[in-house]
Amino acid sequence: MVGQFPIPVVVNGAGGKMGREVVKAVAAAQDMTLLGAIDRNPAYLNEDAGTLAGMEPLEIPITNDREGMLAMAAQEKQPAVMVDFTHPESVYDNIRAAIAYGVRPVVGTTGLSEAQIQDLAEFADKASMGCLLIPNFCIGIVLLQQAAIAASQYFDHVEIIELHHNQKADAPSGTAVKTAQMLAEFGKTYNQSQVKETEQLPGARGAIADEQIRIHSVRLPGLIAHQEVIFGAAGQIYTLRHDTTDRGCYMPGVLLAIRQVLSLKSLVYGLEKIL
Ligand SMILES: NC(=O)C1=CN([C@@H]2O[C@H](COP(=O)(O)OP(=O)(O)OC[C@H]3O[C@@H](n4cnc5c(N)ncnc54)[C@H](OP(=O)(O)O)[C@@H]3O)[C@@H](O)[C@H]2O)C=CC1
Ligand SMILES: O=C(O)C1=N[C@H](C(=O)O)C[C@H](O)C1
Repeated sequence: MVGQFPIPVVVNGAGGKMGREVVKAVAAAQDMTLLGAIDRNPAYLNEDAGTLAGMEPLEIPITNDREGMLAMAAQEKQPAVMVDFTHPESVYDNIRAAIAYGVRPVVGTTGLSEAQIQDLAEFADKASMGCLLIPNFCIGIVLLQQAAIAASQYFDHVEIIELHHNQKADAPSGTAVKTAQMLAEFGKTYNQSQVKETEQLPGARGAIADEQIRIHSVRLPGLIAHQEVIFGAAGQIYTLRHDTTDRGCYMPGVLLAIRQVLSLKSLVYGLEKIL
């Protein structure tokens, strides 16, 4: 706990799949207090955030008034945090609004472009405010990425397959994009073409991310979130795979980020940077 007061937390997207998990996790954390819950979906307006999350009522009605909620959070004695699990189309505005009110953003929403991330980094810098962008809060993904970086020293060919539920708005996943960026950081160009390839169906070979790394996105009901990084070399295949079986796996990372963002003065991108 910072000082004697719990950290005030606002959850944006509180009615969604991730938002409900965050409501439960924050309500159970000794060093945090759930200050408010925002969601734009009219089905959740004025619903109690606790009841919606499957717990006892918390007397926190869901509002769609982001500005009003941020203004209230800005009045708290302790610096407040806004956790955002909303939508790729709205997350950029949400982050700018939170920073403008002095509320620290902890962002799980994916789909921000590189230009948007750069712009947000400059905005956070000017305000000397911490802001955490975490495409994946799960420790297993950090371990997979570390193993992939180790393997990349020895393999010159790699492709990524990410598989998600079919309610997901963005493709490729933020996790796959970040994984490709991490593999590209060492300046190596992968996947030198062996033959002249033709796509008989456009998109058959996937999307090309940093340093020619291909990402393939699968969307099916029944999936939650899964990722494979497949390395190939003469006579061998090395496959790394991570499977999410319950969204609760993200919560230790979310709570850690809420605590860490208070001591930051700039934007940080990736869970691995705060572990
Ligand atoms: N970083 C990580 O570890 C993880 C990240 N994610 C990401 O988090 C995001 C949310 O995922 P998920 O919970 O599955 O999505 P859901 O669609 O289940 O929930 C999102 C909720 O936010 C609401 N919403 C959308 N836009 C706004 C807005 N501008 N203001 C307030 N509320 C809004 C939605 O309303 P409506 O229904 O009307 O759209 C919905 O109720 C996605 O980008 C996903 O990729 C998901 C899992 C883990
Ligand atoms: O939409 C999801 O579900 C997920 N989104 C994040 C992403 O785009 O990487 C994290 C995780 O894969 C679940």
